[in-house]
Amino acid sequence: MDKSLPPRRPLVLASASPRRLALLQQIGIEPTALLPTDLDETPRRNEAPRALASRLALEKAFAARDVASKRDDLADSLILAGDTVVCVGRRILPKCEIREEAQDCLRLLSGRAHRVFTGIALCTSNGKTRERVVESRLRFKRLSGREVEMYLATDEWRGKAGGYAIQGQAAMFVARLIGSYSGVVGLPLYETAALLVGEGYPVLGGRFGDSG
Ligand SMILES: Cc1cn([C@H]2C[C@H](O)[C@@H](COP(=O)(O)OP(=O)(O)OP(=O)(O)O)O2)c(=O)[nH]c1=O
Repeated sequence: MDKSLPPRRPLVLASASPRRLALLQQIGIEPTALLPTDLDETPRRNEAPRALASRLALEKAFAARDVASKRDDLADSLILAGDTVVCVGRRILPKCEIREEAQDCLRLLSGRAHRVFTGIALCTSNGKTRERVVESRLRFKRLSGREVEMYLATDEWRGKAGGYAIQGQAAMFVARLIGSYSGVVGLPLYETAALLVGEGYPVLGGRFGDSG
C-alpha cells in the first residue's frame, strides 16, 4: 500500500497571528503562504459578538483571496481565516493595545463568566465558502488588585481580545472552560480540521474523520 500523503492544494492562512500559525502547525499543517489582512475590525452598531466573529473571519478570508488570486503559485488554493471575539453578555471587549484598556477588561472579567467566539472561514478560489463560529464559556477567578497589576506587567495582554491570553500566565485565572481551548487561543482545531477535510484537504493523511 502506498503510504505517501496525497498532494496538498496550496493553503493560505489569512493571518498575522503567530498563534494561529502555531495552532495549525500543531496539527501537522504548514500553510503555503501567510497573507495577513488589514481590516477595520470595529463592530457595527448593535452587532452581536457571534455575528462579528463570523463577519470578520469571512472578510479576512475574502481579502486574502483577492491577493492570492493574483499569484500563480497560489492558484486553486484554500484560504483560511479566523477571528476571536471576547464578550461579557452582549458587550464586546476590545483587542487591547493600551494598558488601561487591558486593566478595564481584567476588572470586568474578574470573578465572572464570559464567552469567546471564534469564527473560522475557509474559501476556495472559485468562490465556495464554509464558515463556523465556535463558542466557549469561561469563568475567571476573582482577581485582586495586585493580581491585575502583576498580570499587566507581563505585557501578555497586548494585542489580545479581552486583554488576556489563555496560553500564557492568565491560564491560572481560568477557573472553568467549556468549549474549545484552541478556539480561545485563536483557531479551533477540531472545527478547522473538519472544514479542511470537507474540502478534500488531507489532514492526518486524509484519515481524519474516517469512521473505519
Ligand atoms: C482570548 C484570547 C485571545 N487571543 C488572541 C487571538 C487573536 O490573535 C487575538 C484576537 O484578535 P484577532 O483579530 O482574532 O486576530 P489577530 O488580529 O491577532 O490576527 P489576524 O487578524 O491577522 O488573524 O487575541 C489569544 O491569543 N489568547 C486568548 O486567550
